[in-house]
Amino acid sequence: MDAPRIPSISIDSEFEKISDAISSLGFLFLQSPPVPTVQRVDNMFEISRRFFKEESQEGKEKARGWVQVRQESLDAQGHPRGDIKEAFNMRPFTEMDEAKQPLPPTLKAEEKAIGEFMKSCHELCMKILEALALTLKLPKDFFTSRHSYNRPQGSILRLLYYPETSLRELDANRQNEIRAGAHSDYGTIFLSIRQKDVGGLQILIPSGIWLDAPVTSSDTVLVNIGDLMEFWTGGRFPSTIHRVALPRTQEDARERFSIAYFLHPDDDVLLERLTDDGEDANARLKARFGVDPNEPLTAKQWLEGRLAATYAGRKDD
Ligand SMILES: O=C(O)CCC(=O)C(=O)O
Ligand SMILES: [Fe+2]
Repeated sequence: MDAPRIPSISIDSEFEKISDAISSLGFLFLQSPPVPTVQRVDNMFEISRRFFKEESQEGKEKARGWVQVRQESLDAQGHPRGDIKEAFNMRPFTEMDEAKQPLPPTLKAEEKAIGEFMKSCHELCMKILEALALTLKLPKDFFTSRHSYNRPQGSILRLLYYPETSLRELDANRQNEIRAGAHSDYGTIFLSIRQKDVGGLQILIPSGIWLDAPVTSSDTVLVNIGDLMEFWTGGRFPSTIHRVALPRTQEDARERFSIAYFLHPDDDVLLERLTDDGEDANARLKARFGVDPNEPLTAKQWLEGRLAATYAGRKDD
């Protein structure tokens, strides 16, 4: 049997098609979305490259939001030495595109462009959420009205950089190393913007196989359901485990950049179950996430619980 493929669809498709596509593997390629524009994406990659390659060590260290190589372990049990990646996390900016956190000089110089980019990622997420709400027979604005850009909430724009890796050096230690360990994302949905032809992202499909998720066109955005959405919808929209594998070819051993937008609801949104699939579904959600769906829980409490679990495995050496 052929391995399944990640569905690829236009944002202008009927809402059921978008929901069906995203329900099948929890991942979906959106073809040429109107925002963020290709020009904005290219510019954001250039800004990211400048930060990771040209920012001084002091600038990085002083900035809140920088994650250094091996500092984070997305799969602390499987890969206790930590992920071979650098990252920079930014909270949503103001409506006027001003950062709410101190930025290192290379990013400060591009504050407006970054703010505009972040807003356009948020806008794209809103279009997807409208389709998901209609599928659940909820008002079209059910999710969008609970995901403001400028109220307290936990969304993050994350720049990611995976340094070039020597295949030979890694061969000796392959079992223990990973670029980003296996995990699912915590929030509502997650946009992953990656450069064409630099592989590595893989998703775990139900048969237990790791499926490659290559970007074959520079104007597609990968959309992924997060754990919070799975919990909120009683599994109707499932989150999926994924990782960034070690390079297997000389081509993939090159340095790799990606940009992620993790969308979270407003902090005070109550995650009341939107579907009623009975006690079996509750037991499954409780086993998977360690949270009782019958207890009231806000989006902020959910995020704090998930972060505590990840950073328990964090390396600080
Ligand atoms: O770099 C990527 O393509 C994915 C990164 C990722 O899954 C994450 O940071 O949660
Ligand atoms: Fe992820």
